[in-house]
Amino acid sequence: MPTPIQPRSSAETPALPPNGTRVRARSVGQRVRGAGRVLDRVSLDLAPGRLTVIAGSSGAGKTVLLQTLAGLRAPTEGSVLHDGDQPGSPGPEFGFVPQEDIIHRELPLHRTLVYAAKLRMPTGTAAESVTVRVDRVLETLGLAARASTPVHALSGGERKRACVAAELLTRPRVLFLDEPTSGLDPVTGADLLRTLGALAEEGTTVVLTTHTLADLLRGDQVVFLSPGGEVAYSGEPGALCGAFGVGTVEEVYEAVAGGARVARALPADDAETAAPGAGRSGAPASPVRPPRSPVRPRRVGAVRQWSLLTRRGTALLLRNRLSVAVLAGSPVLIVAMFAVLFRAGAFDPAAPDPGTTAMIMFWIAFGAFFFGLTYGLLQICAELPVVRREWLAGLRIGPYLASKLTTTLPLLAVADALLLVVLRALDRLPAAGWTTYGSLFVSSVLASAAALAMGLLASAAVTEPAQATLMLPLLCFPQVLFSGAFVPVPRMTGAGEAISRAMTNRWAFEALGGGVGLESLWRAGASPLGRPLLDSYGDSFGRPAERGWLVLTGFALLFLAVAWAILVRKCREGVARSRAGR
Ligand SMILES: Nc1ncnc2c1ncn2[C@@H]1O[C@H](COP(=O)(O)OP(=O)(O)OP(=O)(O)O)[C@@H](O)[C@H]1O
Repeated sequence: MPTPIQPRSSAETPALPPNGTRVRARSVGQRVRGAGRVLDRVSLDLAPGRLTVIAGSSGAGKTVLLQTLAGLRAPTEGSVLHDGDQPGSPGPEFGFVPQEDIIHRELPLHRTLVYAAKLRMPTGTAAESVTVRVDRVLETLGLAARASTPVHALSGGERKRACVAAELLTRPRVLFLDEPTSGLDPVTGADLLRTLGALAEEGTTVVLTTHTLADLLRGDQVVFLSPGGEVAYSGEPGALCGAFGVGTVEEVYEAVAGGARVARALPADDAETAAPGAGRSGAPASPVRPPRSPVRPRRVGAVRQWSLLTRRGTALLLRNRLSVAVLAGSPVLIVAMFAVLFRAGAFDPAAPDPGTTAMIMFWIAFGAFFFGLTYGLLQICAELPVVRREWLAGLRIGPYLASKLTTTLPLLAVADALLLVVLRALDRLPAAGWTTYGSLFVSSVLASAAALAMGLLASAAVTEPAQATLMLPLLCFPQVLFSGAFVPVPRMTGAGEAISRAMTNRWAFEALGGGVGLESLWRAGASPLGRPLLDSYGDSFGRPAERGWLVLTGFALLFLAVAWAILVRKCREGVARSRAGR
């Protein structure tokens, strides 16, 4: 027999809420493509200083309602107002905790929140104030003792509270949370609800969705949705069971599933009378509408965002042992394979081995490509929920993508340089001057940069890391087949030649071969194989390396531009698109 849970006593509810945002929904309908009508004539008042719990069976529309109330989805019918206005772009006064984690897992909690605070708090906030704010928020959420613990080592409940902490850094006036207690044990869940209740008591408007029965009775107001997205009940938690004439919350779910409704519709045109504090739970109206600051705090500028993100990206990368192992291990492995595969002295003009020289150039190009692609592929998809949330808080996608380049490209350059130096030391590359090696280095780095940009684009396009991993062979195969190394470009079919133009590896291979002087080595060298190879490869290596550099730079910029467009679209999904009512 389920134990009836005691509702939060009304004595715990503050009489006059000070600062929260007043949220008002009137006759809200919501249609979702593929699901039809999800919300039906929802009218609600969410008053400052109150904790509202949205419940209902699975698929009833709780998340859609939360997003609609938050202003992240425009209603297809009716209206949602925040303090009497249409919800604008979410600023520091707005907090939203989705079901996914919205903070990185690698760094210690305190450091993670310091980066989050620096990205969200207004420009000019002193470092000391940031630390004080983070300390205070950790204290509020009972996480002070876990400040130096890496986020991945926190328990599920602590991590959920850490996500709430990130939202509290800017002292939001309204906080929306999607199933914050899911997966938490009853005690941890109750703790979190108590913390959120305390936040509400300080004046914040707090709204959450839940599947946890006990949560329903721990708020100030319960909104119970029917399976069709109507409000089946909206009012005081203590009156919930009585209103349906049942003894337990479980029975309320059964009654609602059976069609019971006890909601009283709010009038659609009561803008002045119903909104301020006149929630279903009978809280007194706030006599003074909380003032809205006419001057919005200045958001963090693009350059500072880029610099912060670069620092955070580097710290995250260095903390991830697997990434560091792959970063350091790949060049070593590739050099070892070169040393085993190719004999020394292939570039010796007195006795060159033309076929091997072409293959060495190809595998350098492919190595640079592979480093770049693999580093890029997992960069974005693994942190998309964090990016989306930070975008809502003011993050710009341009600086974000630029930070990916500045975090990763120097490492790729070091890997490329090491590859060239070691191959030269092992006599797999010719004894040439700085100009030749400068050219080889630039070609390798640009090949890595273009591949990195391609990896970032693929990472932005997929929805999860597993898909990104599947993309790897798809992206690599054509780069090998159409590079012009195994089937020289003049020997390709027309279609093959056209495809090869879209392969960054072709241009890197040609720039490397041109830079190292393959054509003259084959023409003047003492190998009878040189001439036939020249006939096969045509003028592949006859053009200046700079031409290949330009093409590679163009590809890198193109891939970044497409990645930017995809990311902006993904971030706007559910915001701009639904605001336009499409
Ligand atoms: N992007 C979407 N595309 C298609 N259908 C959607 C989308 N978002 C929501 N829906 C549909 O809208 C309905 C309500 O979804 P919502 O996530 O709000 O339910 P919920 O009450 O939060 O469910 P749960 O408790 O299981 O999380 C469901 O039928 C869902 O399949």
